[in-house]
Amino acid sequence: MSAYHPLNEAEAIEIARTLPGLFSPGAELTSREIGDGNLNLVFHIKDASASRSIIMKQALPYAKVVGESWPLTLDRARIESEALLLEGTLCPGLVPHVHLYDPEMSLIVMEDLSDHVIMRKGLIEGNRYPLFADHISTFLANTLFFTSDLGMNQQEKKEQVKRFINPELCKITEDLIFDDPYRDADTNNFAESIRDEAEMLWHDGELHLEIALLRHKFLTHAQALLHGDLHTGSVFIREDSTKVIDPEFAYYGPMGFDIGAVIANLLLNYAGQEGWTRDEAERVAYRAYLLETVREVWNGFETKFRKLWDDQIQDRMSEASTAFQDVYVKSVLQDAIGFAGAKMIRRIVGLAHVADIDTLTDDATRERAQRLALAVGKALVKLNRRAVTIDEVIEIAEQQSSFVKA
Ligand SMILES: Nc1ncnc2c1ncn2[C@@H]1O[C@H](COP(=O)(O)OP(=O)(O)O)[C@@H](O)[C@H]1O
Ligand SMILES: CSC[C@H]1O[C@H](OP(=O)(O)O)[C@H](O)[C@@H]1O
Repeated sequence: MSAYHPLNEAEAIEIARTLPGLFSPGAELTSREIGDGNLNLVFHIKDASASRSIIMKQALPYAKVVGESWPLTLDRARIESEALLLEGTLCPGLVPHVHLYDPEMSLIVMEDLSDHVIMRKGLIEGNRYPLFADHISTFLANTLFFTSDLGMNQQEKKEQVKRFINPELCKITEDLIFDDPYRDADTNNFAESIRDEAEMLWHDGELHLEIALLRHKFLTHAQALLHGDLHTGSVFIREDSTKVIDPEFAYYGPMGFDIGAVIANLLLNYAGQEGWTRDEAERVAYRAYLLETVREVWNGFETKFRKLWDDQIQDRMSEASTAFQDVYVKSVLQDAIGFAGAKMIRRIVGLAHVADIDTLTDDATRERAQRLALAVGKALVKLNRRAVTIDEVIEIAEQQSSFVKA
């Protein structure tokens, strides 16, 4: 019989004591469950006297946000630990160190990053992170290039695709991002004040075509190993350091999905800024910072990805045609823009929202932020296959925010 069961705080301490090389015997350990995500338990285990601490993340056999009625594979803990290890070799310093993965308890023991803050929180507080665009574009370029047919042996890639088949977590994305927001689904979650917007989503044929194409790409395009859920709640940050966490949605999919996730979450924060900034001047400046970050993320990715292609390509035909690189990069940009739009829309009308908008306390401000996020999201989805530069994303955000005025 399996020993698996969800841990309590005391049991987490007992397990921590058995881990080699982490705490001294007899150390006085404290344990606190700090999970604020939708799916898992996260224990913070600390030996205050020795200034030592670890994180123990345990998968539950169901989605925590809904409860036991939504069963969910424990295999996601394996996928998350294997993805973290691989990302750690491709991007040293940009993910937490994994001390141990225990398959029996579906448990990952990892580096404690409590000296960083979750980026979503940092952005809500109005902080700026000068190195973020450089760090995240390195993460994107390295993970996406070196796990694709461009950057690795193509037979080994197929073996890697097998290891990262992740059907249950992919289904969450397929439903919550690429289906439910476009019909009157039970999982949808939106305020009555924006029902008109939700109903427009259900009847917009142009949007449905683009979402169907993006969904099809998500289902079929095994281009690279994705993080799979790269929102600002999956990034721990300081001014001088960036760490990507929580790759349990990792699977082989279209590169633009991860890049789009970063862009979408910067733009969701942009949409909430009327509520977070004190006055117009501060809002204009912070929004400009967010848009400049969007631009730098894409430009950094493109430059680094092209350099990896030029220097380290593994595929003879991709090397033989210089025009192929341009076509490839353009299609990644277009995908990123489409996926960014879809990810913005789902965070307003779908099951899982973002604090950048949901925690705005004034009803009218929150509603304007929701309408702005939807307007930008829809425009990005409708633009995606025609897009040529990242500047078009910036223009859409600026234009839509000038329409939705306080
Ligand atoms: N390595 C870590 N160091 C410190 N805190 C962490 C770490 N990993 C997760 N956490 C905390 O736990 C929360 C939930 O973690 P996350 O991996 O996002 O869980 P979920 O998969 O349930 O979304 C994070 O928002 C953060 O507060
Ligand atoms: C039922 S899972 C909903 C949602 O939660 C995941 O995010 P996280 O756990 O990192 O907050 C993911 O985005 C899923 O789509």
